[in-house]
Amino acid sequence: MITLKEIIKLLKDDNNFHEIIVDGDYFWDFDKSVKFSALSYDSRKTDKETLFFAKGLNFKKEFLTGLSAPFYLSELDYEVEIPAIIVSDVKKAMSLIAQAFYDYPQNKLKTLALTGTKGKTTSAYFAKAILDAMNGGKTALLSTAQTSLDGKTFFKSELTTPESLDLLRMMHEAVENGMTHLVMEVSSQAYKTERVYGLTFDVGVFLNLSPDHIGPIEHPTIEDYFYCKRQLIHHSRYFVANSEMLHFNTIQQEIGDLPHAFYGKFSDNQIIKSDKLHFELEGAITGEFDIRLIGRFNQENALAAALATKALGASVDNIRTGLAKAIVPGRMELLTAKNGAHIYVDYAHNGISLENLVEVVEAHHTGKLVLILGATGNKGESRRKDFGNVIENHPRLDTILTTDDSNREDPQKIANEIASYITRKVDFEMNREYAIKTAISNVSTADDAVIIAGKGTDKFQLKDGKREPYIGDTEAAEKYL
Ligand SMILES: CC(=O)N[C@H]1[C@@H](OP(=O)(O)OP(=O)(O)OC[C@H]2O[C@@H](n3ccc(=O)[nH]c3=O)[C@H](O)[C@@H]2O)O[C@H](CO)[C@@H](O)[C@@H]1O[C@H](C)C(=O)N[C@@H](C)C(=O)N[C@H](CCC(=O)O)C(=O)O
Ligand SMILES: Nc1ncnc2c1ncn2[C@@H]1O[C@H](COP(=O)(O)OP(=O)(O)OP(=O)(O)O)[C@@H](O)[C@H]1O
Repeated sequence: MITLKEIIKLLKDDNNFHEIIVDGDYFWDFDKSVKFSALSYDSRKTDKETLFFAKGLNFKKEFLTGLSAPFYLSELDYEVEIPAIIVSDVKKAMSLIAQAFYDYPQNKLKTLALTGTKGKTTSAYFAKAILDAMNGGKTALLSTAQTSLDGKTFFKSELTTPESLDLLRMMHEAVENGMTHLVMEVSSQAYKTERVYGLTFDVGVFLNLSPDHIGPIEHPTIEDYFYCKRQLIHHSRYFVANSEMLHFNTIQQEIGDLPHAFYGKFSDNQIIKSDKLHFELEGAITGEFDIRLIGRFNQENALAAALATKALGASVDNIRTGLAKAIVPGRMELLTAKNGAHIYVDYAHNGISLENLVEVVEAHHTGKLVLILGATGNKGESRRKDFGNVIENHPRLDTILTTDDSNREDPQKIANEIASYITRKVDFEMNREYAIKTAISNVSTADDAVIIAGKGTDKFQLKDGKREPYIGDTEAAEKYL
């Protein structure tokens, strides 16, 4: 429940209030005792007690026709009969109003937020496992892959970082469920679109940076992408950053006096020994640790999660127990075919993650390597060239180009674009399940491997703006083992 009076105060304090318009009259103060028992940004989900937020590029005036909500809040006066609260920035307003509506759940949770181009989800699962070992399973999780508001049941997430109304509702639900900690991913888009406006996290983590998410609906330039991500520094009480990342100097300057821990080559916290599933740390955390995911980059993710959770009170024992248990859906999932060949299902869907994935698998398999890969449509267009270059630079790969969320584009055209950067022969099979079947039938010994990259645990293919059911990479692979 929130009153209109409280809302006006919140907006005025944030310099975000224009006026209230009722029947064409403008009000700077409006003292009628209006209360809202629900918040919504979807006109189809409103009732007589809902405050409706009119926002977004695709918002249309007709969504207000017949709306039962008593007020709408917007940057634009749509000149309709429904009273309006006009603001400078609707997304900032959404976040602040939601915080008050849900009684500031962020103050009732210890929060850990992760950003970076790659490894957010993996590190988030690692951090949850460590915190669970410390607090007895009371860690909520908001990740790209899945969300858990009770620490033990999971559902598929819509976005990496939810819209503020959803985020605050979920944080509130986590508190109601007795959670003491929240681990969440904060995307660059979250800062760009003010989904986390006004929130300060107990610990923030910056894992790495590489060019990605640049395109018409994401960021115009890498400068914008990096700037948005760096906002996490200014909204964290403690910061963990990778000293080996691109533009680390900027991060270091921006952190200034904020309490922090750095990890990697140019810092005190390092991986000093690294085997397949075992590594040794030196620095603020010392000792030997096991994880279930191969690849040095996953050990770096583990180190970041360890430093971040240590700042929240986790002991070395909690860290060791948590890391040894953590599994991450669709990240480096390993299946073994009847003939012994290994099938890796991994969410790698940009250049840097594909490069890492291929390097790791190459290091462990001397035989035949088959890669199955596609690239998304209407999003991350630059990945096509990056993928082509990775494949070109790894001549051992036999590649089958396929569909991956082609959306409104033709998957074959996307595949052709990837192939245009490769000088040797590649195969094409736009039916992803069939591509997986073909790849598995092409490997025959334990020295061989199939890499299925891009979709991880996704059970859908994005087609013409809609999610169409898809069997899932792991399930498809299991069918043909
Ligand atoms: C730029 C951005 O923040 N986009 C998100 C945002 O869209 P928007 O605010 O522009 O809204 P819109 O899609 O134009 O729709 C207009 C509004 O009309 C409403 N509506 C619609 C129909 C109707 O009858 N009545 C009505 O009221 C809708 O509920 C919506 O509020 O709000 C929508 C939900 O309301 C999201 O689905 C959408 O995510 C877009 C599609 C998306 O996929 N974004 C990606 C790029 C993203 O954010 N990715 C990052 C991950 C990046 C990373 O991995 O680093 C993420 O955090 O997920
Ligand atoms: N630290 C890392 N550096 C480079 N690549 C990584 C790293 N961690 C994971 N990866 C690769 O990136 C893929 C995606 O990992 P993960 O889902 O943890 O990252 P993410 O940041 O959440 O990605 P996205 O933003 O695309 O959802 C993994 O499947 C793996 O191949």
